[in-house]
Amino acid sequence: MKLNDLLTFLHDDSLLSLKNPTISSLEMDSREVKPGSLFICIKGYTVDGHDFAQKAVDQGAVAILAERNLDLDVPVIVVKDTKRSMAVLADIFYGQPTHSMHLIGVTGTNGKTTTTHIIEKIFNEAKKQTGLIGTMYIKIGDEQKEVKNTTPESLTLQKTFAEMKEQNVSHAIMEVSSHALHLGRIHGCDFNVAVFTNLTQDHLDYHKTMEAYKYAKGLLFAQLGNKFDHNDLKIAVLNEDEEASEEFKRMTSAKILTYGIDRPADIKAENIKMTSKGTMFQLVTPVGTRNVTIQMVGKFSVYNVLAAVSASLASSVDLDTIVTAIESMEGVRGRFELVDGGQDYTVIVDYAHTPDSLENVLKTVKQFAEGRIFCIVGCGGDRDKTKRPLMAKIAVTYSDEPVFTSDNPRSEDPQVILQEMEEGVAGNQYTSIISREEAISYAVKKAQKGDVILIAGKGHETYQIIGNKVFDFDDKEIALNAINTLNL
Ligand SMILES: CC(=O)N[C@H]1[C@@H](OP(=O)(O)OP(=O)(O)OC[C@H]2O[C@@H](n3ccc(=O)[nH]c3=O)[C@H](O)[C@@H]2O)O[C@H](CO)[C@@H](O)[C@@H]1O[C@H](C)C(=O)N[C@@H](C)C(=O)N[C@H](CCC(=O)O)C(=O)O
Ligand SMILES: Nc1ncnc2c1ncn2[C@@H]1O[C@H](COP(=O)(O)OP(=O)(O)OP(=O)(O)O)[C@@H](O)[C@H]1O
Ligand SMILES: N[C@H](CCC[C@H](N)C(=O)O)C(=O)O
Ligand SMILES: [Mg+2]
Repeated sequence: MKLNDLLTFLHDDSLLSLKNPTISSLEMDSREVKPGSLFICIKGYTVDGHDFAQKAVDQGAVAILAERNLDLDVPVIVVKDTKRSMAVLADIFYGQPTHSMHLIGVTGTNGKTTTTHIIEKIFNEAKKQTGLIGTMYIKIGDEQKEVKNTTPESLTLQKTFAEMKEQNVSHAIMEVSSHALHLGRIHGCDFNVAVFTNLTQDHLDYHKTMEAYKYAKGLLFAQLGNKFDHNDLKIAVLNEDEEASEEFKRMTSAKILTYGIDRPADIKAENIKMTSKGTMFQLVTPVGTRNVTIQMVGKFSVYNVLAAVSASLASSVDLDTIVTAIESMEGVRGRFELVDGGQDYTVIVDYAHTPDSLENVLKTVKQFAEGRIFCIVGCGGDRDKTKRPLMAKIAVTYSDEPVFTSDNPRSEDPQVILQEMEEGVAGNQYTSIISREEAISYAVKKAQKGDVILIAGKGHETYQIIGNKVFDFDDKEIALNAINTLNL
């Protein structure tokens, strides 16, 4: 594509360049630049992409998009906000892929990864070709790619959607983080359905207040089309049991579909019966009622299923297909995942890393535990510090043997993170063991028949970040090793 053909979409003729090279790729990372690239300079939190412009040219960039003039031998297009322009150019360069696919975005503090996977399962049951973007990976059909962010930058997003189109994906499902909404990473994504799970405390290091955090989440609904195009219906799927949904209803002009358990809603779960193996309930929808049994446990899992069912009904999947899919869904890796090493106590690996998710998971464990509950938990470094005493308090409230340990300390001193957790539980009984591996061994050594060990916070992660080093670390594997060497 010619540079000027791209630039016309910035709607400012003065930007058109005298030299009009052919652009073979768009890049925001100099390390990815190839001959023919347009390099986009982004001022980051760590470094300034403008400082890499010369390097990009040396590697073959034929044009630069920047926020200030740079003395280079290739055309430098100066715009006010390169991130915003990048979203526009990416959308055009990759042929506006989301305009011709069914796109579902899921936002909320907890349950995004789980809900997107349930939707994927339903779409697959309906024989749709799916793509998924989220915390665990980018998945196109059965192929998985590693990711750094839950919701990538606009450039990666549009490139991914274009790859999905090439592979005949008709239905894409993605997690939309509050960071992504606030930083405009999803500008240009044409969502058909936007889903809200819930809003509780997280990420206050970034958003500072819950109001600002809620506002960021609300952007997904505010950006969901603003005209009543009856051939291109946009649907906001909202959790009626969540207060924030009232505000999100006012923020969007899209059609609203609600789900809930406690309050009247379009899609409901009634007569819920929980066992340690699964959950039974009556699924009440505008197109029929079905008795269903899902393999996932806890009230929070019912919410995730309701969110996925609502999104799928909003996507015209028939109810019987939906029911078949949710009943056969086994769960998501690292989310309430049972670790079976032949032991006579239960070991669960879960990704609870917020106060609300930890409370929900521990309450669910408490419903079924026959013996004592061990809760191994830590808090991530370089993340919301105010979560730390709250999560520790929840661990001592709902478990018999709270064990505080390290999560991903990142640049912080793990001992200090532990101290900040302990500040929430003065006077209570707990054990602190800085090494996560030792903490797991400690619980495994002490566990007896009927006990439950919940290993919270890292779920599917196969690494631990300490300082700037990434070590192999998989809670499930470590637990299995401990069970095998210590117990059997
Ligand atoms: C705070 C934040 O959002 N940071 C994101 C940001 O990093 P940054 O601002 O530090 O980038 P930077 O390193 O300063 O680089 C600036 C520019 O220089 C470029 N560069 C850099 C080095 C070089 O040699 N050459 C070069 O061109 C970079 O490609 C970039 O364009 O841009 C990066 C590239 O897109 C992101 O990967 C990175 O996410 C980091 C890893 C992160 O931890 N983000 C978290 C806070 C986040 O976004 N989390 C959410 C929610 C998670 C959830 O709850 O599920 C998420 O969506 O992941
Ligand atoms: N609907 C829910 N409400 C509260 N807690 C939940 C819910 N669904 C899942 N959880 C808990 O939150 C943890 C994380 O779930 P999941 O990965 O689906 O959420 P997420 O929103 O994608 O998280 P992240 O923002 O880190 O990507 C689970 O392991 C479970 O403990
Ligand atoms: N997406 C979340 C994941 C947290 C996972 C936890 N293990 C941690 O490292 O804090 C975040 O970046 O806040
Ligand atoms: Mg997620």
